[in-house]
Parts: sequence; structure tokens; C-alpha cells
Amino acid sequence: ANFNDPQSMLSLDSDVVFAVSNSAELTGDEQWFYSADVIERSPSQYLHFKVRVYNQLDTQVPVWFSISFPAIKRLTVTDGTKRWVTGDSLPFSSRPVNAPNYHFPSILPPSAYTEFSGTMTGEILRYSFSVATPEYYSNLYMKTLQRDMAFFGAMGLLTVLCTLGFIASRNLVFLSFASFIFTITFWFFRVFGYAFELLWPNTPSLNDISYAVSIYSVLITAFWVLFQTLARDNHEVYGAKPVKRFCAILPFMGILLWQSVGLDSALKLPVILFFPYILIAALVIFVEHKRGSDRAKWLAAAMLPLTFSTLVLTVIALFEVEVYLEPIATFMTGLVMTCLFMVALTANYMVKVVQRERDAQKEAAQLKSEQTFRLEALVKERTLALEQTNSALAVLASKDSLTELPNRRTLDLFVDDTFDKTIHDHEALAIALIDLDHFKSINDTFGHNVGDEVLKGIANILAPLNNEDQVAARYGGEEFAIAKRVTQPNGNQSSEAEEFAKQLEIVHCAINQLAIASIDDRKLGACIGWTLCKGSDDIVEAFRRADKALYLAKDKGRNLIIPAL
Ligand SMILES: Nc1nc2c(ncn2[C@@H]2O[C@H](COP(=O)(O)OP(=O)(O)OP(=O)(O)O)[C@@H](O)[C@H]2O)c(=O)[nH]1
Repeated sequence: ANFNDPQSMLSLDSDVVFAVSNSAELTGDEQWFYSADVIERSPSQYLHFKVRVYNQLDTQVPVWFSISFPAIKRLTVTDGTKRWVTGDSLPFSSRPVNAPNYHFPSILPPSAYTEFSGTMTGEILRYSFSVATPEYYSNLYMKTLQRDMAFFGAMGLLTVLCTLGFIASRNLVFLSFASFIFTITFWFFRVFGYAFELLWPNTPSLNDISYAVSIYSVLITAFWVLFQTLARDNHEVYGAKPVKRFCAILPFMGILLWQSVGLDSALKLPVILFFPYILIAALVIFVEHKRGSDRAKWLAAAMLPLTFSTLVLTVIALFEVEVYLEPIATFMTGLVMTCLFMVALTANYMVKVVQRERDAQKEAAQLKSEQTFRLEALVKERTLALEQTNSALAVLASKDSLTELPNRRTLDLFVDDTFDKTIHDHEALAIALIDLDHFKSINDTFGHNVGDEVLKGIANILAPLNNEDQVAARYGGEEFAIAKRVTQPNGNQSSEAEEFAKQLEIVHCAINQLAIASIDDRKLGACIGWTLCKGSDDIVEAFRRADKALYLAKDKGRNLIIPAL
């Protein structure tokens, strides 16, 4: 190959020749081929290579001889003057140049050939030989580094978002997203060489383990995302049980394969399993869609870019197909798109949950206000009924049941009320006690019912006297009483007291004239004793006075009005 432009990279892939042997040393009998693909080789055998580069420039050029794709266990390279030994099984610090791929700093002498040769062992999935200046590669890595960091940043952010989503909602879908995005990001971190360089530069033994852990985790969390996204309450997702069992035994299958067949096969297993995963996912999504899952079609849409790019990557990696697509970039694009879809799904879900919660709160508040309204109405209704009952009871308690006149209690309250309010000197209470004459004989002669009728007749005379300032009540048995508030401006018997006396005469007259057929229109008589009780007087004493006057009337032959002033 001819080197003539320091600004670009010289690919050596079509010039390199290969041979396979069982030892690191060449015997000279080996057959050399222009393509390594045609040679049968096991990972433990040595793949030898050599290539000659002619520098067409008349100045010496410092270059890096480069072998890309770091899936090489052990690598020995020489440019004729220097010899390097490096590889994945050796510490990262033993690399001649601190960069993800293998670079060997050499100097191309002016107008001369330089032969690069060496051996490789390991799986060696893909490789590519080239020569360019260190500046060229450094610029290239700068761009790759920016791309990778943007990718890791985006994926890291998505992991954090999904984790926060889980903490906020306690919904396992978010946790499955977070685990899937995290494990796939870690897998990339490991595959791109950042893990060797930053996390365990001097512990190459971790490389295979970390690869195995990350790739198995990616597959298992991918299954988790599938089944968790489609999970519904009281509903078993199609195929969930066998897949769960399979995922539980998958790590043991890997260990078994590693111990029996070899590490390479154990590492290849999860990659191969992505094909059945895609088929299973398609089937489960289809069945769940038919069963009425509204998330199924969204999940299918979200998985499409990743599925396509995974297919491209695995087909290229396993079958070495020549496709005009940069596999890693394609996969990264697919992955980022899928994760974006997932975030959209997640956001959509969160909005729905929040909306549902808000609706529920609104409904609860409405229900509460309705209940409060109803309760208030009920309380009002009950209070009204209670007030009505109370006033009915108050009426009942204040009246005499037979005559419907105010009873003694009402009279007492009226008297107390009058005396509770300050009674001025010119104010007084007129009290009259009325007792029917020979009432017993009416009862005895005509019967108790007729006696009642007589009492009602008396009540009819007294009832119209009741007003704000006067109470005419049944005092007990055949006894009645009248109490009236009167004024007496000069301390003497006032005109109002005189009016009271006149009223008593009218009442007395009315009793005498009361004609009741059932007692054969027998004339009724009554004794009335009355008095005035001034503000400074004792009310009990006043009643006693009226009573005495009443008995005096009885003694004097009945049917008389006697004042006790
Ligand atoms: N029908 C009826 N009789 C009653 C009622 N309350 C009391 N009496 C009667 O009234 C009578 C009162 O009798 P007395 O106290 O001896 O009085 P009196 O017969 O009127 O005699 P004097 O008052 O001395 O003229 C008794 O026979 C009682 O049974 C009532 O509600 N209805």
C-alpha cells in the first residue's frame, strides 16, 4: 500500500495477508491468504498478519499503525524495529496509545517500505487495518468521544427520569425502563472501552465478566420491560410465566455453557437470543393487543427502531455481512429513538394518571359538597320539625287539657315574669281567685262529664280575657284565677284597678247567667276574692290575701266578690 497523504487515513484491508498457526512463531510453511474469512480458525489458534506500507513522500512521517475493534485477546505487533505486546487480556495501561482501538506509533522513513506484522488470538469478530498520522486519529476520536458522551448523557438522564418516575408513582413500569436503559448504557460503556479505561484499567480479568453481566442483564431487563408494560390489574400477560422461568434460569445456562463449551459461546448466547426475544415480543404484543391492551400498540411502536437496529447489528456482527451502514451508529440511533418513545409513553401514562387523580379529587370534592348540602338541608328540616314539636309541646305544657285555658304553670310564669322585670311604684299586679259554688253537687247529681262541661262553659267566659297584660287560667279543680298588670299613678286604687273590679263583676255576672241544658239550666254561682300586689309587696302574701277574701265570700253565703285591698 502506498502512503502519500498525511491528511487522510490509508486503509490496509485489501493489502494485508493472513496465515493461521498453532504457535506464536511462524515456521515458514504457512500458507498466506488475502482474506482471513476463508481460513478455518479456532479462537485459541494464532492469526498471523503482515502488510507492507510504502512511503511515497520524501520526508519521514510519524504514524500510528492501527487495528480497530478491540475483540482481540492478545496482540503482538512489530514494525521491524519495535515490538508491542497488548490485548484485552492485558492491562489497559500496557497499550502503546491510550485510545479505544489498538494503535502502534511508528515512523515511515522517506521513500521506503515499512513492514508491519504480528499475531492475534481471541474471538476477533471484525477487524480493520489502517495507517494515519496521530493527529488524524485524535481528531476522529474527538468526534467519537463527543458522540458517545452525548449518548451516555441522554441515556443517563433517561435512567434518572425513569427512576424518579418510579419513586413518584411506585409503578414498576418505570423501574423496568430505568433498569433496561441503565444496563444497555453500561453495556455500551463496556463495549466502547470506557469501562476498561476508567473503571478497571489494571484488571483485564473483569472484561469478560462485565460483558457477560451486562449483556445478560440487557436481555432479562428487555423481557421485564415487555411484560411490565403490558401488565394490567387482575390479568396475566400472555406467556409471562414461562418467560419468567426462562429468565430465572438464563444466568445458570450461561455459566453452564461457559464451563462446558467455553466463554465465547456463553457470551454469544444472549446476542443470539435477541432473535427469539423479538419474535416473542411480537407475539406477546399481538396477543395482548387482541385481548384489548391499549398499551400494546404503543409498545410495538416504541420497540420498532430498536428491533430494526438490533437486527442490523447482530446480523453484521454474527454473519459478517457487508452493509452500507455503520452498525454502532445505527444501533445507537435505534436505541435513542426507542428510549424517546418510551419516555413519550411514560409521559403519556403519567399525564393520564395525574388526570385520573385530579378527576377523582374533583369528584370527591363535588360529592363532599353535595353531601354537605344535603346534610345541611336535613339538619334544617330536622331543626324546623324539632322547633315545631317544641312549640307544640310548649303550647301543650302551657294549657289545661280540658278547658284549653292557660294552666297554673302559665299563670305562675306570668306572675314571675312580671316580678322579674322591675316593677315601678306606679305598677301593680291584680290577682283574682274564682271558685265555683257547690260544684261537687253538680258532679254528684249529673255526673263527672257534665261537671267537665260546666268547667268548659266557665272557660269560655274567661278565655277572651287573655292578652299580653292579663292571664285568665284554670288554677286547679273547679278553681280559676286571673292576673293582670295594672298601673296606679297616685299610689291609690287606679282607674285600671277599678276596671279590673268591673271586669270581675262582668265575669261573675256571666257565670250567674250561664245556662247549661244538661244541668237543667241550674244557676251557677261563684266566689271571687281579689287583691292588688304592688312592686314592693310579697306575691305569695298577695295570693294568700286573695284566697282569704275568697273564703270570706264562701263564709258570707257564697256567690260574692270580695276585694282584699
Ligand atoms: N267534673 C269535674 N269535677 C272536678 C274536676 N276537678 C275537681 N272536681 C270536683 O270538684 C269538686 C270540688 O268540691 P269541693 O272542694 O267540695 O267544692 P264545692 O262542692 O264547690 O263546694 P264549695 O266550694 O264549698 O261551694 C269535687 O267534687 C271534685 O271532684 C274536674 O276536672 N272535673
